[in-house]
Amino acid sequence: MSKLKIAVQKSGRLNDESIDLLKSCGIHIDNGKDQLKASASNFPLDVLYLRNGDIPQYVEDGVADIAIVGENLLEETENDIETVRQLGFSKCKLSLAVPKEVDYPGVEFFEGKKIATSYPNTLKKFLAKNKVNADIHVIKGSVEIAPNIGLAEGICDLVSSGSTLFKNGLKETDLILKSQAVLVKNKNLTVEQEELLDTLLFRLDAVQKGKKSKYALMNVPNDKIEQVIQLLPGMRSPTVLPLAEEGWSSVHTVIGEGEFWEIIDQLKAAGAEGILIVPIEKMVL
Ligand SMILES: Nc1ncnc2c1ncn2[C@@H]1O[C@H](COP(=O)(O)OP(=O)(O)OP(=O)(O)O)[C@@H](O)[C@H]1O
Ligand SMILES: O=P(O)(O)OC[C@H]1O[C@H](OP(=O)(O)OP(=O)(O)O)[C@H](O)[C@@H]1O
Ligand SMILES: [Mg+2]
Repeated sequence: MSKLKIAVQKSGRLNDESIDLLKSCGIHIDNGKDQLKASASNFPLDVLYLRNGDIPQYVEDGVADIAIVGENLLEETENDIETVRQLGFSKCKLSLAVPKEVDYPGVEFFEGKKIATSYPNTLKKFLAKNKVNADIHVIKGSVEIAPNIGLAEGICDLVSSGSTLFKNGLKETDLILKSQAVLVKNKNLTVEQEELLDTLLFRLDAVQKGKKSKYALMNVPNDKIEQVIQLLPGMRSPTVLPLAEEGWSSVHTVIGEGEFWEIIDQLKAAGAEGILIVPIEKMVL
């Protein structure tokens, strides 16, 4: 029988959420800590735990069929693989930064200067596009320390909260790219593997849609139901159920995560009470 092999980061930023995502798709993985390969017990899927930086090449070579990596890594390695879904976690930016006391004139600041980074290829492309010649110094980690120890005048590294920059007395100057975790695939999957991937994507989409929506319930006097329904977006039309108390109904609907805050005041003004907003685990339209 055909199987899919998925590569996920062995340990690090992407590991937990990658495994959680598979679990939320109903896939049970025996996640023994020292195992580098595990099989799902209820889906034809093998999980390979690998170093993040090695994953794109493994997918191109077909050692893994699919994988979860950051977009930033794909831009860096330029492997010939295909992105199938953005996954919405591990959001970060790849940015240039300089010591905070520098009076920064623009990217031309870096002309003839030294920049420390773990992303030389992406940086090289960015500098070429901006017609800046700089000396790229590759270091594997703790990049933000470079200006403080006299290794470089600036850095190019990932930023999310900005706290690493702040702690090292640096300020962000130029955004090179935005990144999030993505699901990628080898370009030559068999028909059977494509079918397995479709099954996985169907589950993934249900989980993702569920995350973007909330289930809303509220009590409404019967004579206000029409007014409340007008305010509610819904998958089709809201469900209205009688309450035990005469003259009242319970109105149920699905709303977008952000939409709720926009209509809450209007719902209350229209007569809705006891409003509950609950998470949706999966959603199939
Ligand atoms: N501060 C951050 N905030 C959000 N996402 C991040 C952050 N740092 C890294 N990432 C994302 O997580 C990915 C993995 O980063 P991590 O530092 O865990 O591994 P690594 O050092 O690149 O790889 P290895 O597995 O070889 O140790 C990055 O490629 C990026 O997409
Ligand atoms: O803006 P922040 O929220 O501070 O995050 C940015 C930091 O996170 C990453 O490092 P990580 O913690 O993954 O360490 P690493 O160098 O060991 O990969 C990145 O390389 C930055 O140093
Ligand atoms: Mg890191």
